[in-house]
Amino acid sequence: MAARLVLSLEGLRTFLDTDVSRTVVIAINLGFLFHVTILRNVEVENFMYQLLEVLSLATGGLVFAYHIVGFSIVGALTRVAIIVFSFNSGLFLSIVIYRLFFHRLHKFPGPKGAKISRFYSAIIAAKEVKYFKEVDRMHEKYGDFIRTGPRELCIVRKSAVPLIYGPNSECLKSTWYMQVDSNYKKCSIHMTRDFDNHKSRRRAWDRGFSIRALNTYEPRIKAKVDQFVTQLSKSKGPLDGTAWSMYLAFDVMGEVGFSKDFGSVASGTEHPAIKGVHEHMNILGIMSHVPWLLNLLSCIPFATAGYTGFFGWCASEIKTKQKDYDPNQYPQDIITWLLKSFLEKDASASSSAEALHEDSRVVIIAGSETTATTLAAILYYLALQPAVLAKLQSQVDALMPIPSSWTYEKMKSITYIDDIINETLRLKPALLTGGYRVTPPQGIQVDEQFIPGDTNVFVPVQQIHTDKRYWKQANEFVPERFGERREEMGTEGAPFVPFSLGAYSCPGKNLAMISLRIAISRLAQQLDISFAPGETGETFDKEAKDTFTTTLPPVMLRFTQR
Ligand code: HEM
Repeated sequence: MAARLVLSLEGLRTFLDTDVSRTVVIAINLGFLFHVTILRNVEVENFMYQLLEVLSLATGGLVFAYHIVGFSIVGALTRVAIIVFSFNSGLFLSIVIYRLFFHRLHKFPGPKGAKISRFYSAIIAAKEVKYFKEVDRMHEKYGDFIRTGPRELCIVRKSAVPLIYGPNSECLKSTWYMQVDSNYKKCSIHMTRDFDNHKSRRRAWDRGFSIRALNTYEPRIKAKVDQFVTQLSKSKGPLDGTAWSMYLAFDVMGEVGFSKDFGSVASGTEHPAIKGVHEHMNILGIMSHVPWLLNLLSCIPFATAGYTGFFGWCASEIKTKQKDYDPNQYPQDIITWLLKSFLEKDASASSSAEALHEDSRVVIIAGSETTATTLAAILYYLALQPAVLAKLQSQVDALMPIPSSWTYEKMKSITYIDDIINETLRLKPALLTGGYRVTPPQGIQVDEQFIPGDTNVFVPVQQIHTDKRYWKQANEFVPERFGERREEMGTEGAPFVPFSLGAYSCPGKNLAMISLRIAISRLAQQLDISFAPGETGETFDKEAKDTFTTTLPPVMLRFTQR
């Protein structure tokens, strides 16, 4: 009856030309209904663009309908604005009531704002871009199970680590990974949420990090490190350890990832393509808390202008590599391994050309930022604790008394090098909070606490690495806890996940370890490292930013020839 009435112009006029207060009540109820029946039951990230299209069409349609039944344009716009406002008020009210009182996580403690909206995390992350510190504060106030988002829990328990990240975990990647594209066929390996797609693509990556492949990278890394050490030893004054670690890590990834020389170490400057990416790390650190919004923003051309240079560089490199690809030659870099799968249409190939391009960017970003911050932190600790540097130097000297006696095999037998790397990764992990997962439908049991299914969960890496319940002298730099003092300090059972675990763990771990081992052994062999006059290291220690991968402030160091 109502439909027939609406279908005639007269009927439409009667339907629309009702009293404003009645229209408001109907719109509020529709908002409620929309949330309860549709929005509450779907992952909005999957339908965002369709939802926006429907809402824009409905709004435009309403303006048109009001106009044809006799409202002026201004009158129609005003009426529709009232309807949109009322609809959204109903919608938001329903969301707030549901999330606070009826949601499956409503009993978990946490800030009220976080229970209502993901924008809360973005706002507190924006304060200083130190979300990991905010998590610290929440942990102190609310305990080990904190509701950090409407459907997100932060869990500061050692027993949660294998359950969420372990090889047998049933947890998958959460909605956090939908910030680039909801279609997994267009995503990088890092952002794909499809378990099977991820599993098959990982094979192509793992081939690029096989022992044989790593052996082809090692001499090129050594050559880059030697250039790095020469540059540091030639410097007349203090150098910024953070910037120089970045130059080395980028050059190494250029070489190993693309067989390209970025020339950062030679010039002592950042490659222009990567500069834009660095300038936008803070925005990423904040906006990644609202993945659907980041996804939307990435569609606005000027919003991604900072990345244009970097995207362009990767795209042109892929094009060149594709042209020069020789199926009979053993691949010399990671991109050629990925390209090989792609061109040979192997099951492990990136799912589309877009995905291949995304993967090429991941090589640089995931491979260099992380290694660079770890190397910078190692330099900081060696300057801060001269006894550690002296011990390292004496072990290196005993085995390789002159620089030309250095070999990777000999160096590898100095386990103290790995102890230093591990202890640095414990205190200053390259990912401070990250690793967002979603629980399986049946939920998981973490100690006394049941975590319902379809809950986004994470264990904050920095917190769990410095938790006094699991680590002795938790905040002190003691590399020996990974070596001769392992038993005494209880390292074996303590949660240590700098490279994550299981299916989604870091495929580049061995490459990173090789680069770091070569860098610190060659540095220790040839140079002394100390803080520059006036540098205490305090800013470096306290002002790290949580931009998914860590962003470290400068640390001024003096490198002198031994
Ligand atoms: C010290 C150095 C490094 C650290 C601490 C590190 C740490 C991590 C962590 C914690 C993850 C998991 C991220 C998540 O759960 O979202 C990850 C993933 C990843 N890392 Fe690394 N990484 C390092 C170096 C490298 C290098 C050298 C590469 C080489 C390209 C690399 C490539 C990747 C890729 C491709 C992923 C995504 C893996 C997947 O989703 O299957 N990383 N890394």
